[in-house]
Amino acid sequence: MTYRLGVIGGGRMGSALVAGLLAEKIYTPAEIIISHPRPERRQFWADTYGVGVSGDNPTAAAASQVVLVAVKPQQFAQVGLDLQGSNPGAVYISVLAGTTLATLETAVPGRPWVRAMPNTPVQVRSGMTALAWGGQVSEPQQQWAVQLFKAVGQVVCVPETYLNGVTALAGSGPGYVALLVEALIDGGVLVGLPRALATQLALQTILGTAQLLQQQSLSPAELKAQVMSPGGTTSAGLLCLERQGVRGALMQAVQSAYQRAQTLG
Ligand SMILES: NC(=O)C1=CN([C@@H]2O[C@H](COP(=O)(O)OP(=O)(O)OC[C@H]3O[C@@H](n4cnc5c(N)ncnc54)[C@H](OP(=O)(O)O)[C@@H]3O)[C@@H](O)[C@H]2O)C=CC1
Ligand SMILES: O=C(O)[C@@H]1CCC=N1
Repeated sequence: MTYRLGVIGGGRMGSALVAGLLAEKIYTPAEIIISHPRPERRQFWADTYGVGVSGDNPTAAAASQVVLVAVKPQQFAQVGLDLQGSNPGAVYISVLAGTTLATLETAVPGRPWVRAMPNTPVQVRSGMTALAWGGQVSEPQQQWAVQLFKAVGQVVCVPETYLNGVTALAGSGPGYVALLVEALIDGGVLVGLPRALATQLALQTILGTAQLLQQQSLSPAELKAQVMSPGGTTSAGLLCLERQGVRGALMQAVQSAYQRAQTLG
């Protein structure tokens, strides 16, 4: 059987993408094969998504038109060896943080490599993915890759030099936002709200604010000014955030993540 999509490494990012692509019916379970070294993880994939599974990377790659590599950067040396000589007709997509196209093309030469940086909201089709092209990727393959990731969120095509910055902001971003949500919920509980109510308020406030900024093309400064009544509650809260250095902390978080991505490469 020929599988259309082969996923090498069925961890968190591999799961998020497969879940999103299945939900959007881009693939059926029968058109996907996941390669994973651990039998219990293969069983999870078969039970949860009904996809094909393999414990052998070359077998999965040989059966696929698209090979999506979703192992950790530190695990790629072995996977690169596994993929050498496999399926020259396939398109290869890496989601590895930091790992450059030059590294990918050296490890598995003569293949069209796409370097992608998605984030986990692809699972609910609200992802943000940036794509950069290796030297052997044709124009139709580029268009196809854009369509694939567009099915699970927004897509931008960028020069490869931007990808570590994209990783630091959007790839890691769900982690930062989750921390903000958690802190807002705890703040609500601190002032006496039930946790379930605080959770609903925090989530919808973050979602609604992002939608407002996006749909009305407001700058963050404009939105902030609209919320800040003179002598009111928002200015009191914002003064606290500025005194605690939250703005600088977030900027440094992106910078630290960027520097880490550089070292992974
Ligand atoms: N998580 C995220 O939000 C994002 C992650 N990424 C990138 O995606 C990649 C995967 O990250 P993530 O899913 O979080 O990590 P995970 O550790 O959850 O997933 C990697 C998976 O690959 C498996 N694996 C290890 N060695 C091999 C091998 N030789 N062959 C096949 N599979 C193997 C691991 O198995 P085992 O569990 O046994 O180690 C694990 O299940 C990384 O390169 C990361 O930079 C990119 C964007 C966002
Ligand atoms: O933390 C990481 O390294 C990966 C890359 C982006 C999000 N998770």
